[in-house]
Amino acid sequence: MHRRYFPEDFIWGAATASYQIEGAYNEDGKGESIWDRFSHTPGKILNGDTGDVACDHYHRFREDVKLMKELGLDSYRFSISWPRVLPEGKGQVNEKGLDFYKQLVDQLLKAGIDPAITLYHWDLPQALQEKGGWANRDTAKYFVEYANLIFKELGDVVPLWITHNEPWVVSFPGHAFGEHAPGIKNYQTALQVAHNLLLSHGMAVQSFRQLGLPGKIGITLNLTPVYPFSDNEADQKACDLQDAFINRWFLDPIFEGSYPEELHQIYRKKVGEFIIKNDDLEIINQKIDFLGINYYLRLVVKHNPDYNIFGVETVKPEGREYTEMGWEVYPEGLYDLLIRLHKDYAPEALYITENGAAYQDQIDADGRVHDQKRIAYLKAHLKNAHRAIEAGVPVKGYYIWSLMDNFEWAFGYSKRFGLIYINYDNQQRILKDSAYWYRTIIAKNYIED
Ligand SMILES: OC[C@H]1NNC[C@@H](O)[C@@H]1O
Ligand SMILES: [Ca+2]
Repeated sequence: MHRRYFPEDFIWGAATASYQIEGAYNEDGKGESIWDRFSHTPGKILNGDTGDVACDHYHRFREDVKLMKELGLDSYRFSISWPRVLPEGKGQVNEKGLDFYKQLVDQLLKAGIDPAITLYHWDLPQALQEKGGWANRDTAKYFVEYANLIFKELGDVVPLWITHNEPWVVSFPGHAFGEHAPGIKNYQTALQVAHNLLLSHGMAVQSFRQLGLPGKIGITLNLTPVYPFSDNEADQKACDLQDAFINRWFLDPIFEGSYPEELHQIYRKKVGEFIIKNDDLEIINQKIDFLGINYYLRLVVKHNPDYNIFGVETVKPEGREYTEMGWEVYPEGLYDLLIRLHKDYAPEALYITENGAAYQDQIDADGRVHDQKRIAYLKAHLKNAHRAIEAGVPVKGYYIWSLMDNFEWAFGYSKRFGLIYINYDNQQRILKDSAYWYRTIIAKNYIED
């Protein structure tokens, strides 16, 4: 067996997000979020599930930190619920909400676990949505005020900061396809949202620098390598367009200060303009300390003129494995993605801020969850991350999605991604076999393939 040792200081982590695990959706002064509103709207979420209780992490966080310590995590990535600390999105601070996060960070530090904070993981205060939400440029300003509040409270003890989680998902499923909160179906709005999210990212990084904080700051993007169905010209072109749609539309402004021109032209023709002001792109093009990557799957595409505004159809290759999300298991895609990012954008550092899989988990007669498929998935992706590190890509850490089963957005609780199984009837936590496997990987700092 070949041992792949990771760098001595490699960070082994796990990730969650506020709306997906906290519950206590209206407790201790927390304001409503757009996901509270969306999940309370009939027909939006599978089985009518909501995040009202979720994993009850708001009350059980001490127990959960103990489990993180049992796994030996170096770091824990979580998000802050903006409306829990600023119920109206701006102005009056909810001290009890702020207190929850201060206690959580304190428990983590006591357990020797580095907090990694995502400032925005989709739960916008509903009060701001009433004023247009991310389609309103003012929300960028309110985001920086919110970020500054958190920077001032926790900036001296938290080493890793992520402004946004997956702005592509916030923009398109949220504002073009209507599948995510706030459930808007308007492509032009989605483009304005994407721009304002990027603008708020740049403004928050500038503010972080001005505060002179000791930590590192970056952004997390869902990045999906795209492959052509055939090597004919039309399919290759479709591939380039899909790559621009998902990946470059965010990577280019952040790293190069410009939008992909060809796609911008298509949008101008087929969708309409969105407002970019004078030095917006300069603000967005702030130097960041690392790029966060959420990797799950690859896409295979072919040209189909009447499929969508790009004429790009995604196809599902035969004979491949798929997770419960219908996502192709393609570990080599992580290697290809890391090599491409290093070549095309050369981020100073990269963290895999999410990687994981949903499978049909159940508790066996022995009271355990034998999630062998998840172990195989994680091991294959770690192997490919290691291949990229050997090729010189500065990958500094790996966060599994997710620490625990949780509210999987429009799929509710039907999709389980956790290392820890949650019994939603009694909130019992059960370490899956993958949790025990991960604990040994962290302890040994190598995988064997
Ligand atoms: O779909 C799995 C995960 N993907 N990235 C964002 C997270 O909130 C999701 O649960
Ligand atoms: Ca270590």
